[in-house]
Amino acid sequence: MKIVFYGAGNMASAIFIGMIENHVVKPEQIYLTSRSQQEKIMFFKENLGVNVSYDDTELLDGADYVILASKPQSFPDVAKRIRPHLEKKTKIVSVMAGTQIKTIRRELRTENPIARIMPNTNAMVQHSVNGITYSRNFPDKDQLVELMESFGTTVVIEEDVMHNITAATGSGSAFLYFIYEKYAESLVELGFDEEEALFLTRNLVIGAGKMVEDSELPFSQLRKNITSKNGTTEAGLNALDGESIKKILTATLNAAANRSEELSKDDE
Ligand SMILES: NC(=O)C1=CN([C@@H]2O[C@H](COP(=O)(O)OP(=O)(O)OC[C@H]3O[C@@H](n4cnc5c(N)ncnc54)[C@H](O)[C@@H]3O)[C@@H](O)[C@H]2O)C=CC1
Ligand SMILES: O=C(O)[C@@H]1CCC=N1
Repeated sequence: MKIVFYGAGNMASAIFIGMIENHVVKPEQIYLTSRSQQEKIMFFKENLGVNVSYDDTELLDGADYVILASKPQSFPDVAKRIRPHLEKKTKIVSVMAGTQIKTIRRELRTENPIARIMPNTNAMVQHSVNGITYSRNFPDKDQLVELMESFGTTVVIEEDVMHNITAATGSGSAFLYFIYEKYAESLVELGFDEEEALFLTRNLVIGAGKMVEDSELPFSQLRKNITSKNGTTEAGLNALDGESIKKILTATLNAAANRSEELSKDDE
C-alpha cells in the first residue's frame, strides 16, 4: 500500500506516527510532501524511515491513498499539484476542517472516491476520535476504517455532522488543554510556584484520564466518589457554578462548529 500525505504538520504527523507505531503500515509505505517545514519532514525521513518527495509525479504514481492534510486555505495550491497526476485507483482522504467533498471534487476535477475524516492529535498516542464520511462511490470502506482504527476510534457520520464532530473532538482536546492551563494558573494563585503547579496539574490530568479509561463509572459517579459530605470537595464544588460552565462550553462548541460551517461556505 502507498499512502501519500500532502502536508506533514501537526495533524498529519500524529496520524502517520500513530499508524507506524501500531504497525498497520511500514514506514516505507508512507510518502510525505509539504510546502514549508522541509527540515521537519527530513527529520521524519531520518528518524522514521518514511519517504519524502517534492515531485508530484513520483508521489502520485500508484498511490492507494492521498491524504489532504494542509490547512483548508492552502488546498487550492495542493489541488494544483495533485490534479495533473491523480490516477483513477487513488482514494482521496481529507482531514481539512470545513472543506466539503463537493469542493474537493471540484478543485481536483475528479470522480475518484473521496472520504473526509476528522481526527485529533491524540492520534499520536492511538487515542484519536475519528469522524468519517464517504462519497457514495467509496470502495472498501473497511480498509480505511481499519487504517484509522490504528490510531483511534471511528464514528461514521453524515457529512453535515462534520461541523459538530470538528468542534466536539477535532478541536475538543484544545478546549480541555485550555482548562488545564487555567487550572495550573489557579494553583499559582493558591500559592504554588509555576513549576509545582504544572507538575501537580499534569499528574492530576494523567491520573484522571487513566481513571476514565479504566473505570466503567460515569463522570458524575467518579466525582461523587471524591465528595465527602460537608468536606473540602463539596465546598469547592459549591463554588463551581455548573450551569455557567455548561453555558461557556456550549458557546465554545457552537463557535467552533459555526466556524467549520463558515469555512465550508468560503469555498462555494
Ligand atoms: N491540528 C489539529 O488538531 C487538527 C487539524 N485538522 C486539519 O488538519 C489540517 C492541517 O492542520 P495542521 O496539521 O494543524 O496544520 P500545519 O500547519 O501543522 O500543517 C500544514 C501542512 O500543510 C503543508 N502544506 C501547505 N501547503 C502545501 C502545498 N501546497 N503542498 C503540500 N503541502 C502543503 C504545510 O507545509 C504543512 O506541512 C487542517 O486542514 C486542519 O483543519 C483536523 C483535525 C485536527
Ligand atoms: O483549528 C482547526 O481549524 C483544526 C480543525 C480541528 C482542530 N484543528
